[in-house]
Amino acid sequence: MLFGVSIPFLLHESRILYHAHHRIARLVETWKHTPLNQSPIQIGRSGYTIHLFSLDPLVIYVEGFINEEEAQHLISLADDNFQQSEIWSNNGTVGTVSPEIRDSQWASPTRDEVVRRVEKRTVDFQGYGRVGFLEPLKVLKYELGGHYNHHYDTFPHREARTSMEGNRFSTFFVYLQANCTGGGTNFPCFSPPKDDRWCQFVDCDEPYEAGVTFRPIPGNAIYWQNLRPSDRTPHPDLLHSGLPVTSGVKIGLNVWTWTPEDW
Ligand SMILES: O=C(O)CCC(=O)C(=O)O
Ligand SMILES: [Fe+2]
Repeated sequence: MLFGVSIPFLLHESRILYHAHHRIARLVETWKHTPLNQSPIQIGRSGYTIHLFSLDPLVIYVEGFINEEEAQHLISLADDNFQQSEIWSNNGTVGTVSPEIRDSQWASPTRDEVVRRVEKRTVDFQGYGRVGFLEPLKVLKYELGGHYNHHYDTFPHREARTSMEGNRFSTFFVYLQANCTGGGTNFPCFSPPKDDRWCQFVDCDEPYEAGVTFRPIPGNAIYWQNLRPSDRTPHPDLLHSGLPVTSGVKIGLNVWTWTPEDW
């Protein structure tokens, strides 16, 4: 049933991205030259715990990836700057998106000490310098009814290779605040985990056909590797959505790591 709604949007988004690739390529050029280590950073102890969810695709659940103080700080940096989330429009501009597809607000926080500490943590998590560059962090806010329909975080493989020379290699989706009901992150292609201990992080009451929905738990993160190591194409099972918030507010953080140029 989920596929019935997700596939048309997926195709729609791919077409939008296809037409806008020159614009994206220009933006990517600016991110590539943003140094990740401008000055020594005091690395706070994050004390996170990892739980391997799946090997293929690689999905790791990270408990306590961001502490409460960091989460509040990121929210306060974003607070005055939230604007309607956008996607790339047909004519190559960054445009507003139909609220049927995506209804959320976002902001890129200023790169202060805390932001750079979080950036560094995401880079270290993935094997120190093995990453290309990070897209500017995005704080994402959903209010009542807010959602983001099923999509992939990656750009179509051909465009990523030819005009952008890279792609969104991996995603960290971090929950910063979840004073809400609803708002889980759903992966319709995943099989529910067999061990009941996962029920603290995923919604075990969900019907089997719905795949897996991670509950929004502040401080915790889902990490996934978008590209298959075998052929570097987007992994088809990584379709996902931000489910509607049925009350309250959910705030998350996206950290997208791009492929190294020689990958
Ligand atoms: O809100 C969520 O749970 C997921 C958000 C997401 O997938 C995105 O921003 O790309
Ligand atoms: Fe996403």
